[in-house]
Amino acid sequence: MTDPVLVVAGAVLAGHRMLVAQRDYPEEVAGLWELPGGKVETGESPAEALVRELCEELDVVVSVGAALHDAVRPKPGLTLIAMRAEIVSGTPRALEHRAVRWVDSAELAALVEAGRMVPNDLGWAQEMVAELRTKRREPS
Ligand SMILES: Nc1nc2c([nH]c(=O)n2[C@H]2C[C@H](O)[C@@H](COP(=O)(O)OP(=O)(O)OP(=O)(O)O)O2)c(=O)[nH]1
Repeated sequence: MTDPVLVVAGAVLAGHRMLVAQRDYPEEVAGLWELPGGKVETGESPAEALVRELCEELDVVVSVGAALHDAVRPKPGLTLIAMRAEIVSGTPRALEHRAVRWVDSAELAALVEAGRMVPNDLGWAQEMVAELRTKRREPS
């Protein structure tokens, strides 16, 4: 039996916007948008893995905050979690993705509506649409 895989994705936040990244592979999700991240390696905490992955994928250093509400289990042996994060240094660039972009609540909702988010991330996207909408109303 193969070992269970844990993937951690980052809800990278700046003010009332969140970063989304456009997958380049595999074919069934290429062109769709996700929360950047990757597999937690042996001996790493999810937060440590997220810091490493976002450095490798986006060339940024992040601080990691609270997890989003739901874990996603697309198939036996694969669990996806997402954690909020903020950039401490660097400007995100797409080193392993096709593109990256910042979205506010309306833009994220539009990606969901158009079927342009990866299916596994739909719950997180809904949670973040609501959260970004709240932030929009806060004074910056
Ligand atoms: N990073 C990331 N992976 C996701 C998301 N949603 C989702 O279903 N996945 C899946 C796709 C993959 O099966 C797995 C993680 O793939 P990955 O390609 O990002 O991870 P990685 O960099 O560690 O792995 P690798 O491709 O270098 O082997 O989780 C998401 O929002 N972010």
